This record gives sequence, C-alpha cells and structure tokens, in this order.
Amino acid sequence: MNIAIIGAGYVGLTTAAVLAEVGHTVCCVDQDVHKIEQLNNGNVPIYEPGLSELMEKNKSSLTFTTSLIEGATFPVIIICVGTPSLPDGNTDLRFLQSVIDQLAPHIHSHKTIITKSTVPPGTNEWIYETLIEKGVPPHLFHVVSNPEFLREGSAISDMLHADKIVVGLRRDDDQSLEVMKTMYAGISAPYIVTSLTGAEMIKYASNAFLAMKISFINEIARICDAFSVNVNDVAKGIGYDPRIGPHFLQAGLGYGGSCFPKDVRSLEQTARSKNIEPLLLQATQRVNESQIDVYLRKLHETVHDLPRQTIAVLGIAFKPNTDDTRESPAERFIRQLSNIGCTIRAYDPKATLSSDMPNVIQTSTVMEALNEADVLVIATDWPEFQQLDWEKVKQRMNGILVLDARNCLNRKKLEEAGLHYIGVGVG
Ligand SMILES: NC(=O)C1=CN([C@@H]2O[C@H](COP(=O)(O)OP(=O)(O)OC[C@H]3O[C@@H](n4cnc5c(N)ncnc54)[C@H](O)[C@@H]3O)[C@@H](O)[C@H]2O)C=CC1
Ligand SMILES: O=C(O)[C@H]1O[C@H](OP(=O)(O)OP(=O)(O)OC[C@H]2O[C@@H](n3ccc(=O)[nH]c3=O)[C@H](O)[C@@H]2O)[C@H](O)[C@@H](O)[C@@H]1O
Repeated sequence: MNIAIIGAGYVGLTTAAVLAEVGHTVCCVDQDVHKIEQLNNGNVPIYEPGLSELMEKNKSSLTFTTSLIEGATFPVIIICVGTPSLPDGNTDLRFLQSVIDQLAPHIHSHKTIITKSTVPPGTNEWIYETLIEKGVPPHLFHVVSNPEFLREGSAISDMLHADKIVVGLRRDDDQSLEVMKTMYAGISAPYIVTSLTGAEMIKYASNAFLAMKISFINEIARICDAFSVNVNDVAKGIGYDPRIGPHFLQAGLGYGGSCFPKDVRSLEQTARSKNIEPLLLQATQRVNESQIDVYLRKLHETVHDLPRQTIAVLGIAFKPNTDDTRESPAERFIRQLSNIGCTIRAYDPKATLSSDMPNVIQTSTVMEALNEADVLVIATDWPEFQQLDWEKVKQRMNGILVLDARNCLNRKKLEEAGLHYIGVGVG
C-alpha cells in the first residue's frame, strides 16, 4: 500500500517504520522543516530504542517531505499530529484542523483518512462533516478512527505486537475495515470495530484507567508509609489477582509524559461539557499533582536545613528509555527543589533539562552529579541507576541519604554499602 503519514513525531515515525517493515511504502509529512531535513539526512530526531535501526533497514520504502500537497496524493493518509492541552484542560485541535483545511482542496481521488492522534469524542465526526462542508464529495473519502496504544520506550514492539487494533468507522462505511486489515496485515492482533466516537472513547478510557491505577497505588503508598508497610509487596500481592493484574502498580513520583496528564484533563473537560462531574478523573489528577509534595515533605522531615543542601537528581525524562521531558515528574521535582533554594546536580542518560533553573546544572555522568551531593534522589527509574555500584556512590557523595522516588532500588544493597535509604511506602 502507499501511505502518507502526517506528523513525524513519536507516533508518526514509529508508525512509518513499522508499516514500512511490514511491506508498505510510506511518505512522512511534517511542517517542521528542520525535522524533515534531519530525516532526509538519515538522522532520526527523537530517541526511541530500535527506531533509527528500523528506519535505516527500511529506508528504500520511506520518504520525507514538508509538502502536505504531496501527502494528499496518497490513497491512505494517517494523521499523527500533536493534540496538546489548552490552558483550560480542553484539547488543542488546531494542528488537526489545519491538516484537514490543507487536505480538503487536494482530494481528487478516493482517500482513506485515518486519525491516529488522540482526539476527544466527536472529533472524527467533525472531520467528516468539515470535509463535506468544504465541498469534498462523500464518495471520495472515508474517515477512520484508529487510536494508538504504544508506549514511548517500547514503541516498536508495542506496535508490532499490539494487543488489539481499534477501528472506528461510520455506520455506512463498508470499505475501510478491509483497508485497515490490509494495512495491518503483518500485525496479528484482535480487531475491535466500533463507531468513530466509540474508538475515541476507548483511547481516552484506556489512558484514564491506567492513570487511575497509578494514582491508586500512589495513594496506597501514602497509607503504607504511615504503617511502615512496603507498597511493592502490596502491589505484588494484589497484582496476582487476574482481576487486578500486576501492571501499572509501580508507586513513585506520579505519572507524566505527553499523554496521561493531557488525556485525563481532556476527558474531564469532555465529561463536563455534558454536565457530568467526573469524580474519579478529578481524584486521579489530585493524587498525581500532590505526589511530588509527598516526596518533598519526606525530604524535609529527614534532612536538616534542606534548602542549603546539594542534591544529586538522577533522571530528568518522564520515564526510562526516552529523551522526552514533557510533563516530567522528575523535572517538576527538580524545579520544586530549586524553588526552595537547593543546589541541584541533575543527570539523565538521554534527556536534557527543558529550561534553565536557578542553582541547577546538568552533568554528563552519574559520578559527576554525585560530587559534593548531600542527598541523592532517583527521579526516573532508568535500569542503569538500579545497577549502580553503591560503594562507589557512597565514596563520591558528601552525605549518605538516598531518596528512591521511584521505588526501584534494592534497599538491602544500598544499606550494605552504608547508605541511608528512604522513600514513600518502602516499609
Ligand atoms: N507519544 C506517544 O507515546 C503517543 C502519542 N499518542 C498521540 O499521538 C499524537 C501525536 O503524538 P506525538 O507523536 O507524541 O507528537 P509529537 O509532538 O512528537 O509529533 C507531532 C508532529 O506533528 C507535526 N505537525 C503538527 N502540525 C502539522 C501539520 N499541520 N502538518 C504536518 N505536520 C504537523 C509536528 O511538527 C510534530 O513533528 C497525539 O495526539 C498523542 O496524544 C498516542 C499514543 C502514544
Ligand atoms: O497515549 C499515549 O501516549 C500512551 O500513554 C502511555 O504511554 P507513555 O506515556 O509512553 O508511558 P507509560 O509507560 O504509560 O508511563 C506514563 C507515566 O506513568 C508512570 N508510571 C507508569 C507505570 C507505573 O506503574 N507507575 C508509573 O508511575 C511513568 O513513570 C510515566 O511517567 C500509555 O501506556 C500508552 O498505552 C499510550 O499509548
């Protein structure tokens, strides 16, 4: 198949690489001239494990352009542009709207227009109606909602081994399911076929549920903390029940990234627009937003005169295996520590601090970050932090306190090395 992908970000590039891998020809369109230049020079502008290798392997099936008009010549068009939050929590749909505005005058043969961007319920129906209003004859296009469920850090494997493929169609569309099955022929997964709006709701409900699971375990961690119980044991204990499952029960600084925070906010606003008070969504966000305060309080309780201390913070990205810092809890924590006057030495294997902050420097190695540090904080659970040589860490630091803000370290090993281990709900 010949496919155009509009928006060459995390989702667009992963989709392009995977669809090229399963035998299609893919043209990636992005308005960011610099990004397209990089891609045309063989450089992948984001860090995602395995992505540059897969793109290199399939380079004969991949092209890159800034021209949406060129993209509009393809019979299958997948929209993967960003859908960020507006200040009021609603979704900013202006990138998507601009794509539809630009596409409409160039639809002269049949197009299957597939939305992969996460969009609020009703958006794909809006796309259909807008194209009709703009004079595109209905026999020249179909609109499909095909939300994406990949995670950054494991994007390629998540897409190649998807647990499901969700396809939302208009009631009268008896063609697009076949198109989707041909497009995903190389991927074996059950199909969930529903309405356009049903598919949009599946995506929002999925992200909201996962975010709620994280806030749930973080609330349990606070209670565990008061009773000196280890929340990891509790997560393990409840996770064996197949009705609960073991995933997304890792307590810590809370969820971040470009999706959970914005999608939970957006679903909250969607509910409100229909006069529904979304109590669980609100609670999920309240727990998440106050999670950093819980860790700060822990530091205040344990460290004398915290504002005068030098803190080594390991982790800047919102999760391991990515360079993404969008709504990163690690970066928020660094900002809070900076606000109260601490001196911060931050390190991350891939991510860079997104803005300058007073008394904060980023180092290029873990050991450099530890120099003169009174306290060490693990803010992102990169595997390499879990495997540190704790004897060496102790020698390098000024103090001995380690705050495990991701509940990911082996406490025994740290204590054997003479370090003092603290956390929230760590027993
Ligand atoms: N990042 C993730 O892990 C996942 C993201 N999603 C959803 O997928 C969508 C895209 O997310 P990301 O890939 O993270 O976004 P991103 O911000 O990394 O990439 C979006 C790209 O779209 C381009 N763009 C914007 N307007 C354009 C236009 N008019 N024409 C051409 N290109 C345009 C931007 O320049 C940018 O390169 C969002 O709706 C997100 O919620 C869904 C699942 C996973
Ligand atoms: O819609 C999206 O964009 C994507 O959002 C998430 O993927 P992602 O944001 O890449 O990362 P996750 O692995 O879900 O982690 C999100 C945040 O939750 C935190 N988290 C995750 C799991 C957990 O047990 N505890 C926890 O605090 C992570 O540290 C991170 O800050 C979903 O997992 C994907 O299915 C979805 O496609």
